[in-house]
Amino acid sequence: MAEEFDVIVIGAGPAGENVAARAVRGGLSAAIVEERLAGGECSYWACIPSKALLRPVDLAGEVSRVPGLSLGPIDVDAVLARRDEAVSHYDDSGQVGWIGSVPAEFVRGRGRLDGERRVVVTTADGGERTLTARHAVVLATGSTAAVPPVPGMAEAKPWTSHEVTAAKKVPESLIVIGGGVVACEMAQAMHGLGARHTTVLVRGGGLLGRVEPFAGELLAKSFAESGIDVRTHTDVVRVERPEPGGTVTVHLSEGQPLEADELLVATGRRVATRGIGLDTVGLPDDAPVEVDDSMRATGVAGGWLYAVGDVNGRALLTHMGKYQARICGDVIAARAHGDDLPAMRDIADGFGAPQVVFTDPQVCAVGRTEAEARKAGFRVRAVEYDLGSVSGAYLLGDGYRGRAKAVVDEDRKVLLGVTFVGPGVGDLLHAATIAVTGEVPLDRLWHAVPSFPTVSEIWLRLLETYGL
Ligand SMILES: Cc1cc2nc3c(=O)[nH]c(=O)nc-3n(C[C@H](O)[C@H](O)[C@H](O)COP(=O)(O)OP(=O)(O)OC[C@H]3O[C@@H](n4cnc5c(N)ncnc54)[C@H](O)[C@@H]3O)c2cc1C
Ligand SMILES: NC(=O)c1ccc[n+]([C@@H]2O[C@H](COP(=O)([O-])OP(=O)(O)OC[C@H]3O[C@@H](n4cnc5c(N)ncnc54)[C@H](O)[C@@H]3O)[C@@H](O)[C@H]2O)c1
Repeated sequence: MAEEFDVIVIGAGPAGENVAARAVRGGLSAAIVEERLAGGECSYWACIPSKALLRPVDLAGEVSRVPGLSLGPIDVDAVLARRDEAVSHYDDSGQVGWIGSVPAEFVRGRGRLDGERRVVVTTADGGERTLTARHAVVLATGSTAAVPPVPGMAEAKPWTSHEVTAAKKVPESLIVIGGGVVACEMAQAMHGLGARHTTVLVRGGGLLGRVEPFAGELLAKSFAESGIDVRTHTDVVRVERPEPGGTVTVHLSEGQPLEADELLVATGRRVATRGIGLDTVGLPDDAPVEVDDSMRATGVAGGWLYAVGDVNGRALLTHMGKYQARICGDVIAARAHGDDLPAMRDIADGFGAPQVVFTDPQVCAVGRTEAEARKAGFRVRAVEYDLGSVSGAYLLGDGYRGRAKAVVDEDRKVLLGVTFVGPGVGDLLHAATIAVTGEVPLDRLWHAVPSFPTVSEIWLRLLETYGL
C-alpha cells in the first residue's frame, strides 16, 4: 500500500534536506529518499573534504609569507585523519538524526518517479516502497563527475572528485585533466600534501575559464611558482593503464606522452537524472530538469514537480542549491495553503552566483564579468586595483599578491560584478554580493566605510579609482 506525504523529496543532499525542512516549517509533512548518505555529495565527496584537504596547504602558504615563522613538513596522515573527521567517517547517522528532528521521514533507497505524484523506492534488500505526494515531488538528485569518452580513460579507472576527496594516500605524481574549479583546488591540495610531480592539462587557454581572465593568470603564476606544471591548449587523446592501479600513461594530441601514479579527471559534472523516471512524466531522461523561478518544473502539467540544486543545472554550488531549496519549500507550503508567495522567487541566480575558489590565492567573484556584462548589453565601465598595495593586505604577509575588479553599470551607477583574487579574500565576497544583489548605488556605497587596516579597504580604493 502506498504511503502518503504532502511532499516527497528525492535526494538528501544540502538542497533536498533544505526543501524538506522549509516545507515542514510551512506546516506540511515530508519524506526524503536517499540512496547513499544523507548529506549528499557535498558533505562526503565534495565541499567538505576538499576544503579539509586544502586548509593546511592554505595555512602553509600564509605562514611562508610571514618572516619569523616557519613550518615543518605537513603531517599528511593527520590531515587525512582530520578530513575523515570532517566527513564523519562516511557515517550519516548525525544527518539522519537531524532529518528525524525536522521532523521528516527518512527513506533509504533509490527513488524514481512513477507517474504523477508517485515515487517508487527500491531498498537495499531489493524490496520496493511506493510513496505518493499530496502536493509535490521535489527532485534533488544532484550531479556526478563527467568523464569524457577518451579511448582507454574509463578502463584506466581514473580518480574523479569522489576518489580524490576520499584519498587514503597522496600519489607521488599526479596528472589532472581540466582547468576548472575541481582541477585547480585538488591539484593544489594534492601538490601541497606531497604529489611532487603534479601536471594540470587544460584544453583551453587558461585556468578558471568562467571568471575574469586575470584570476586564472594569477592562479597559474602561483601554480608555476610552487612547481605545479600547467599545460594549456592540451588535448588528451588516449589513456593507458595496463596494471590496475599502476602507472598511467596519458597521450596528448601533440608532444610526448606523460606518465604518473594517478590520474584525476575534473572535466565538469552531469546531472543525476538518468533512470529516475523522468520519462514517466513526459520529461527527457538524463537531462537537467528545467524549472521556473519558483523551482517548479516547466515541462510537466499540474505543477506538482519541482527540482532544486545541481539537478536543475542553474548553478552547481551548495549555497545556491540551498537558496533554491528555501524558495522551493516555502512556495510549496504556500501553494498548499492557497497562496502563491510571489515575493519568494529566485532572483539571485540572475545576478550571477557568488563563488569562492579555495586555492592560494583564493579567487572569488559575484555577478557578471566585464565580458558578460558587455555581451548582455549593459553600458559598462570597469575598474581594477592591485590588492597587494592595500595596507591591510600588505600587513598579512610579504609578497602578498592580488587584484580586484569592479564592473559598473554606467546608466544606473550600480555594481554588476566584483572579483577579488588574493590570499584569504573569500570573506570579502559577501559584501560584494550585498552590493550587487542590493543594487546599492555607488554614491551610497561610498559611505560604507571599511575598517583600517583590513583588506576590505580595497572597496575604498576601487571607488576612488572609479572617480568618487
Ligand atoms: C570536489 C568538489 C568540491 C566542491 N566544493 C564546493 C564548495 O566549496 N562550495 C560550493 O558551494 N559547492 C562546491 N561544490 C559543488 C557542490 O558539491 C554541489 O553544488 C552540491 O553538492 C549540490 O547539492 P545537491 O543537494 O543539489 O546535490 P548532491 O550534494 O549531489 O546530493 C544529491 C543526493 O541525491 C542522492 N540521489 C541521487 N539520485 C538519487 C535517487 N534516484 N534516489 C535517491 N537518492 C538519490 C545522492 O546520493 C546524493 O546524496 C563542489 C563540488 C565538487 C565535486
Ligand atoms: N569552491 C567551489 O565553489 C567549488 C569547488 C569545486 C567544484 N565546484 C562546482 O562544481 C562544479 C564542477 O566543477 P568542475 O571543475 O568539475 O567543472 P568546471 O565546469 O568548473 O570545469 C571543467 C573543466 O574541464 C574542462 N573540460 C571539459 N570537458 C573536457 C574534456 N573533454 N577534456 C578536457 N577538458 C575538459 C573545461 O574546459 C573546464 O576547464 C562547478 O560548477 C563548480 O562550480 C565548486
